[in-house]
Amino acid sequence: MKNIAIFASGAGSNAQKIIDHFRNSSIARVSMILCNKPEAGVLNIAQQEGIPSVLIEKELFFRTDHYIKLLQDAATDLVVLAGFLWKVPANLVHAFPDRIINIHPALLPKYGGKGMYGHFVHEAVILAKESESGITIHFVNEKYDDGATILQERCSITPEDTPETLAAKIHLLEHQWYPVIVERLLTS
Ligand SMILES: Nc1nc2c(c(=O)[nH]1)N[C@@H](CN(C=O)c1ccc(C(=O)N[C@@H](CCC(=O)O)C(=O)O)cc1)CN2
Ligand SMILES: NCC(=O)N[C@@H]1O[C@H](COP(=O)([O-])[O-])[C@@H](O)[C@H]1O
Repeated sequence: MKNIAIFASGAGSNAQKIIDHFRNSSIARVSMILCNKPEAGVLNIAQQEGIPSVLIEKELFFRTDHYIKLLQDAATDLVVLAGFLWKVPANLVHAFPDRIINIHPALLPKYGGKGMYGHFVHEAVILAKESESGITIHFVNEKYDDGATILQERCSITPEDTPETLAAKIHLLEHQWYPVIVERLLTS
């Protein structure tokens, strides 16, 4: 049984889909949810699902190995970032080489980097009058949105689309593909 640790900062819809995907699975389980925002909806999901949750303390996260030890003590096999809004520090990246992944709500390398998260991404894509957008699932390195791409999936954009309607299209792609990629990585 493989152990998945999810890092999230928001509503947690991707976390919920991954939890659902591995429910009653013999392959893997979501063993821990770590969050940096006390009001985040993902913490309610953790409670409802009976999954241990950790509220991340900023100084410990950026200045110590505290969370590396926590993840290692929990025999974590894969770290999944799902709307996590802090940069994962180098020590954590190096402690889990090729075992930290992220989902970005655009077709990297465009619309990535500092400041490009959530609604800001969809607003920029719509403002640029792009004809398509999509998702990028990638390995995490020390920089934002710079790691090797694992999967990209695309969706069309119509002139009637708004950041909100685009976000809905993107969420559908995320919910369809992130659990599949997590399982593929844990079974390859
Ligand atoms: N080392 C890495 N850490 C993280 C990555 C990564 O690729 N490498 N991906 C991000 C997720 N992400 C895009 O996919 C992303 C999230 C947040 C930001 C950002 O600009 N954050 C703000 C802070 C926002 C807040 O605290 O509310 C900032 O850094 O000023 C950019 C990209 C997760 N971590
Ligand atoms: N750059 C990172 C970023 O923007 N991540 C995005 O945050 C959302 C989290 O939704 P969720 O909390 O409902 O899973 C997702 O759309 C994810 O792609």
